[in-house]
Amino acid sequence: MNKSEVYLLSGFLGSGKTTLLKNLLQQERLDGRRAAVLMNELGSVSIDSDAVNEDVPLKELLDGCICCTISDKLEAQLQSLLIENNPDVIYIEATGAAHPVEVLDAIVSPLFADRIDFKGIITTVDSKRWLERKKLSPQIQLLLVEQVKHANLLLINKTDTLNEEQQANVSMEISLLNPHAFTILTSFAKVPTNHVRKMGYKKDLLQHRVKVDLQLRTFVYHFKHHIRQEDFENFLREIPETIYRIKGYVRFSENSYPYLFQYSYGMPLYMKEYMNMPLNLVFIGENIDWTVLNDMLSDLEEKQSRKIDK
Ligand SMILES: Nc1nc2c(ncn2[C@@H]2O[C@H](COP(=O)(O)OP(=O)(O)OP(=O)(O)O)[C@@H](O)[C@H]2O)c(=O)[nH]1
Repeated sequence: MNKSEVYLLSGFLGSGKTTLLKNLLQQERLDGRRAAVLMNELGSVSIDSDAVNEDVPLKELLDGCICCTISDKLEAQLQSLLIENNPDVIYIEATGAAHPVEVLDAIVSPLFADRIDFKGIITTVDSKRWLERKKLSPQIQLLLVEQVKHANLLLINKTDTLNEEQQANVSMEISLLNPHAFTILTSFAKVPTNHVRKMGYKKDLLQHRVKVDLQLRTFVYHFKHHIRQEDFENFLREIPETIYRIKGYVRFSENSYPYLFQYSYGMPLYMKEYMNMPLNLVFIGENIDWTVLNDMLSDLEEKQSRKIDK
């Protein structure tokens, strides 16, 4: 089965996420790709779902934010979209109130990590609101900045509401906050899909299939063997601080069943599982050379298999 590309649409309330979604769905249709949508709205009544044509599979998560209250439901919805529809691409529209790291955390589940290809975060910014952001509460201002900082592709939207000088100012401020993302000035979130599919990966990196990046990314490691718990704990001591989350299943040589492993901002947690699970470990981090991490983990496996061979 093919992997489904997954894109997360982030951005503050009213910044143009649904407008972007409509544009992307239209282009996917023209390109003959099967798209599906997962929408998260804070209210208990769906408002934006009318934006999605009836033939596009749609799952909705109402009455809560993906990042805090309903992440388990998101996992279930995403899994059923993958199983029932096997789409080429899934667009997830998060509520404007969501923090990107928390949403990412809810999206990449070790249970189906090998079925999805998480391409990145597209953040829409309401350019007029950005210029007037000092009027907003400090928490909202911080959220706007976080949404910009963690984006892989940035759309500075609603440029039709600004003059040229204002557009240049927003563009400069945003590029300074996140110099690594592709930044595009848009009106009504019109963006060509080739920009979206590239998703800020530098061309040469893409060619070498190396996931080295200066931005927030996910990485999945699949264990073929069990490893020693002590080696794994040493590995955790060596990893960079910019790995914010790790979760997944790992099997230690000392036990016959796997552990569910959770790691959040430096704190590890192990929970015994009484059945076989896919030994996928999902990482979320920033400024990480994923090839180095990959080598560190395969070294743990090799070290253990050499011991067994002796
Ligand atoms: N003038 C102008 N209006 C826009 C632009 N993009 C979107 N809008 C309008 O802004 C409003 C909000 O756009 P949406 O796409 O619904 O924004 P959203 O981020 O999905 O909003 P929430 O779902 O509330 O978070 C709609 O009335 C859009 O038609 C733009 O570039 N210029």
